[in-house]
Amino acid sequence: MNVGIIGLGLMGGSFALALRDRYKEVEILGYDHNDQHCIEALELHLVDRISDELEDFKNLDLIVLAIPVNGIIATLPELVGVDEKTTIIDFGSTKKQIVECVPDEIRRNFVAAHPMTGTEKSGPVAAKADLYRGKVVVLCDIEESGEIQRRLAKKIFTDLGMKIFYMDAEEHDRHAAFISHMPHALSYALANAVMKQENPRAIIALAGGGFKDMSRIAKSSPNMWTDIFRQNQVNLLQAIECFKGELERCENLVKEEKWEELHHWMERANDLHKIL
Ligand SMILES: NC(=O)C1=CN([C@@H]2O[C@H](COP(=O)(O)OP(=O)(O)OC[C@H]3O[C@@H](n4cnc5c(N)ncnc54)[C@H](O)[C@@H]3O)[C@@H](O)[C@H]2O)C=CC1
Ligand SMILES: O=C(O)C(=O)Cc1ccc(O)cc1
Repeated sequence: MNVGIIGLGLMGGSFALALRDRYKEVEILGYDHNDQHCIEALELHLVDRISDELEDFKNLDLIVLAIPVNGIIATLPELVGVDEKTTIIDFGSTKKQIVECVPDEIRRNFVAAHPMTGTEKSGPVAAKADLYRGKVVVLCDIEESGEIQRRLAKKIFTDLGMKIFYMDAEEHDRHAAFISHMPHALSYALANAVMKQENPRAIIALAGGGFKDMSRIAKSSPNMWTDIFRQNQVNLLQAIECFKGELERCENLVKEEKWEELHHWMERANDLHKIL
C-alpha cells in the first residue's frame, strides 16, 4: 500500500508507525511545512521519503491529512485531481466545516475521521506506535464517501484495533465540544488562574495528582487548539455556558453553606463514572 502523510506530528507520525507495525508492504511518503519535522520524521523512520510537491501524492492509495483543522481546509483544494481510487482521510478534531469545504471533485475520495485518542504533546518525536490501538474513531457523513474509500478506511481502522462510531458531522461537533473542546478550555483556564497568583511556583510545588490530571492538557499546542475553538465556536460557547452554570451552582452552594445539597451535587457527578 502506498500512503502519503501530510503533517508528520503526533497524529500523522503515530499513524505511520502503526501502519508499519500492521502491514509489511507499506511505503510512506511524507509532507510537512516544517523542515525540521521532515528531518526528524526521516530519522525516526516514520516515513520512507519526503516530498514538498502535493502532485506526488495524487496517485497514492491513501492520503492522510494530519495537520491543524484550518490547514486541512486550505489543503483540500490542492488535492483536486487525485486518482478516482485514492482515499483521503482527515484526522481533524472538528468535522462540520471540514466536510462543508471538501471540493465536489474529490468528495467521493474523502473520508472524514476523528480518532478519539491523542496526547498533549506534538511533533514527530511525540509519535507512538500504539496510540490508536483499542481507541475509538468517529467517521462522519460516511454515506458521502465512495464505496472503495469507505471500505479501505474501515479496513485500516479495524486492522489497527480501533472501534468505529458513525455520526453526522454536526452531531460530532456538538459532542466533541463537551467531551474534548470545553475540557481543553477549562484546563487552559485552570493553568492561567494559577499562573496569575503572586507566587505560582510555591503553589505548583504542592501539586498532587488532581491538579496534574486537570492541567495536563493545558500543555497542548495553541496553534492546533486556536483553530479548533474557531471552527467549533458555537458548540464550544454552549458547552462553556453549561459548565459555568454548574460552577456557579457549586459557588452558590458553598456561599450559602448548603452542605447537604452540595453533597448531592457531588454525588450526581460521581455517577458519570458508572457510564465512563
Ligand atoms: N493532538 C491530539 O491529541 C489529536 C489531534 N487531532 C487532530 O490531528 C491533527 C494533527 O494534530 P497533531 O498531530 O497533534 O499536531 P502536531 O502539531 O503534532 O503535528 C502537526 C504537523 O503538521 C505540520 N503542519 C501544520 N500545518 C501544516 C500545513 N498547512 N501543511 C503541512 N504541514 C503542516 C506541523 O509542522 C506538524 O509537524 C489536527 O487536526 C488535530 O485537530 C485529532 C485527535 C487527537
Ligand atoms: O490528551 C488528551 O487527553 C486528549 O484529549 C487528546 C485529544 C486531543 C484532541 C482530540 O481531538 C482528541 C484527543
